Amino acid sequence: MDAVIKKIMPASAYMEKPVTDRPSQQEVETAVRTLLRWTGDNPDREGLVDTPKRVAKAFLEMFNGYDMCPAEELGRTFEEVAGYDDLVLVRDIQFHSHCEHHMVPIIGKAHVGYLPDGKVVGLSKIARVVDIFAHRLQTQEAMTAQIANVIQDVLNPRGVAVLIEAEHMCMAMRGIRKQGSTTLTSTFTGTFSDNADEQIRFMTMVRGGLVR
Ligand SMILES: Nc1nc2c(ncn2[C@@H]2O[C@H](COP(=O)(O)OP(=O)(O)OP(=O)(O)O)[C@@H](O)[C@H]2O)c(=O)[nH]1
Ligand SMILES: [Zn+2]
Repeated sequence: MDAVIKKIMPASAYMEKPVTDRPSQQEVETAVRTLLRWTGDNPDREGLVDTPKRVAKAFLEMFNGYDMCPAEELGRTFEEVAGYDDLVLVRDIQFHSHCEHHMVPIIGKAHVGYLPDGKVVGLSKIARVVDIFAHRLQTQEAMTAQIANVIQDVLNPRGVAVLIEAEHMCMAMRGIRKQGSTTLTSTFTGTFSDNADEQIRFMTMVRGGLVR
């Protein structure tokens, strides 16, 4: 599958599965133990002795986006959709990510729309792509652009629109300590970037609609 994907698509950093250089289990547990000491607590007390192991395991789950290839998720498409070529919008895709500056959570929702050009992709694959990028260290801007660009490059639709709204715990729990503020980012490609009416329609459908 990897070989097929590489052949049909231009190689670019956001589409490939990254090459990882993970430390050994022993190294990561030692590092977590050091962080525990940095909190001021005692890593040898009963409640904390297994914490380095738990944190190592939790990190593998929360950052499993480095082990997956978003382009591969979009590889299977369908053409039998009775000529449907209007907007497909998957909205309110909840995600958890981590900011690359402080490694604390970013919690939010992604809304992803595209205008098909002959083929569509399974709806769950859109949410999978969101999760893959979310499960890497991120900025909200980069994540928004990565989701839009990989869908545009792999599916080759007439256009892609991505809107992300998220709360950054690094702004809520520390530093400026502004709880409840959300950041909105958007990326438009193809018809969406050329046509303001299509952007408005996307935004209206994200905000309105029947299933609220
Ligand atoms: N543009 C952008 N900034 C982010 C994101 N996540 C966190 N940040 C910001 O990254 C910046 C890092 O700023 P620095 O001055 O290097 O770090 P800092 O001293 O911890 O900053 P403060 O949060 O202001 O205390 C902060 O302003 C964060 O709010 C993101 O997804 N996008
Ligand atoms: Zn941060």
